[in-house]
Amino acid sequence: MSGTPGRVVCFGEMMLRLSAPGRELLLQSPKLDVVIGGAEANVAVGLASLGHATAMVSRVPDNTLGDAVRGYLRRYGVDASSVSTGPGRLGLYFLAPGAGLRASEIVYDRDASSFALSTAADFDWDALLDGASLFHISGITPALGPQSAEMALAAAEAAAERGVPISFDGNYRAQLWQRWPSDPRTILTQLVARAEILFGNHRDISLLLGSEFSGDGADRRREAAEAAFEAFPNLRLIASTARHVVDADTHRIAARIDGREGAAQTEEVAVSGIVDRIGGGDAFAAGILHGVLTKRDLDWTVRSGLAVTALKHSLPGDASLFTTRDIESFLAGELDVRR
Ligand SMILES: O=C(O)C(=O)C[C@H](O)[C@H](O)COP(=O)(O)O
Repeated sequence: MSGTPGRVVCFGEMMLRLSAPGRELLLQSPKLDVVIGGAEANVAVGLASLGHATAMVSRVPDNTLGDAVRGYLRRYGVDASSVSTGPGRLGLYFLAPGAGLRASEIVYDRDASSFALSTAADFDWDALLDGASLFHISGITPALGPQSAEMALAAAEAAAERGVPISFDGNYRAQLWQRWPSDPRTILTQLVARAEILFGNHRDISLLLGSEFSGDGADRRREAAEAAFEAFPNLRLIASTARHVVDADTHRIAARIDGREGAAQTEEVAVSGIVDRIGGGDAFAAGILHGVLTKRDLDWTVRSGLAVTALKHSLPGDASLFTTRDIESFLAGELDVRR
């Protein structure tokens, strides 16, 4: 990491997740379970649980819902003092969790949220990025609309100008990009160009570069990573998972990280009895960033990413709450009662 050790600053929208209870479809019965979520906040909570100083930068309405979001961050050890308030509402997303061979369904209801209505000028980047060791953003913010795309670019520019390394999670959300006459490739390319760490697989890289990668499995990922390293000179690390969905309760997941000088790949693990799959990607990012921030090698780092994402699938809610002890016991293969 080129920056000085300090806090990780995450920037993005926070929302309420409203889920159908159990394995029901949305509104099959007139009940919804509520948790607080948002991709970048999930990374902040995941990293705070792993002992890192983290701060969230966002905007919420000045009402009870906004207060609840800030309270949630504080409860899990994330500095919420840079979650400001502004006009608009809190975004929502509805989830019908998958079951058996039925996929999960997500419906967004986040137009005109306080975050989507904000611009880069609403944030004091000098103060927010002061002492930051890493700035984490994702492809969700630019997908919200042209104003948010501009804000994401300005935020990345602000970090780059101040020498704060950027971690970028592609988080491609087709539903969001399709809502406006967007050009995801041009926008995402500009963001990735400023990043040191990219969370994305060969499909994300194909979208960025407009080229297909023909190989299979690990070969295809290495080929894609090499193409990305060539196209984006600032990139230092690319991490991704390969997920084989057996059914809603069982996924097989392997993790990979590519550096400029080497790569590390895990075996596939069977993640069965899945309790909540949402936030698995953000948990992976937290596990990888934990390895990066503690200066571990690629092999340890990729296993940390796999451990945190695998464990997240056992936990209800958007964010990983696991500690370094949990990573260690997962990696030691301790699956039975810890006494
Ligand atoms: O889609 C969005 O805009 C959200 O932020 C909702 C979720 O919190 C994250 O998407 C979780 O993402 P995964 O870790 O990939 O499961």
